[in-house]
Amino acid sequence: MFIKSFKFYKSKTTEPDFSEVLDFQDPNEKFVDKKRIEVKGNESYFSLISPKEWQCYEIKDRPGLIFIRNPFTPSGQRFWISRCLKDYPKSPNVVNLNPKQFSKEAINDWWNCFQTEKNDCERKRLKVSMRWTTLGYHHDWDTKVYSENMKNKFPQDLADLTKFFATTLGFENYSAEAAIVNYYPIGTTLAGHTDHSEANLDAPLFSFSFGQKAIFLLGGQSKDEKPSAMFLKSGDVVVMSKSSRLCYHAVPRVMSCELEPYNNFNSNEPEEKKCKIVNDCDDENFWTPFRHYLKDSRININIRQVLNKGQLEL
Ligand SMILES: O=C(O)CCC(=O)C(=O)O
Ligand SMILES: [Fe+2]
Repeated sequence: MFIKSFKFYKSKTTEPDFSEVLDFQDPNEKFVDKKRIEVKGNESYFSLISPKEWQCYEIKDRPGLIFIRNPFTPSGQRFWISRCLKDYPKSPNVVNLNPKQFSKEAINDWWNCFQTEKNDCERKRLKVSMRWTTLGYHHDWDTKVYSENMKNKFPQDLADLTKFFATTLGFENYSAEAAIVNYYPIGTTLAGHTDHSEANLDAPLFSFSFGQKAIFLLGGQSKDEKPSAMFLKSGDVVVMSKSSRLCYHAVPRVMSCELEPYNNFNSNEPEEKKCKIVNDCDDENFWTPFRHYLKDSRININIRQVLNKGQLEL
């Protein structure tokens, strides 16, 4: 059932029927519950709107899956997008680019190489070849085992952002220790899988999406179950907690989205919500290369806690 849905939404020969895809821009009450979240404290966090204004949903029959409809400010989105493209793919973080096919410079600082490349064909190759960067404990795609020998410092800003979501949603003692930043040019997919390599399988998994939209499938703990399909748009946050933590999921389709909040910059955004670093992202000269990249691409940051409470290393 999972594979059947995956193929249905992936189809390139005929445009699939999207009528069963949940759209949280216009949530259907038959399938979606509006979740009231208890806001802990009055605080907001840089790059986000106040948690009091978050639109938070649960899906009927999918316990533990929490969906927050874009809680980022437009310049907040710009900030995280620029981190994912310009900074996170830098060495010592690990990227998928193969040393037999790409220079050391590209592997160490992909964005800089992509931006300075003069040859259009090579630029295009650099753009579409970048598929993932890993942060913190590096995901080993072959063995699926994390180790202390394959680990770098997790970016503090991203750890703090994730901790803010965790605390606000009532997940205490959360610690972001591993992340995969996925880059999806339109036309690419991510096959059905579960994320079970972490020593800690109780801590929720956090997912932040930016750029063009995706169809995300969330199934059960076996591939026999028919998955729910939903659109993930720029800024949307998905939390896979409790019984959805180990469920099959996939991205069968990335497609153009009518919403591009990171480009529709609102200069009336209250100054107090910004910090200096986010303000820099408002500069159109700074933003233009990111705007170009995102025209036909999606980015997803997928964050995990690896260690159990009190565990200091693997
Ligand atoms: O791109 C997404 O929304 C999901 C990514 C994912 O499942 C993963 O990185 O494990
Ligand atoms: Fe996953």
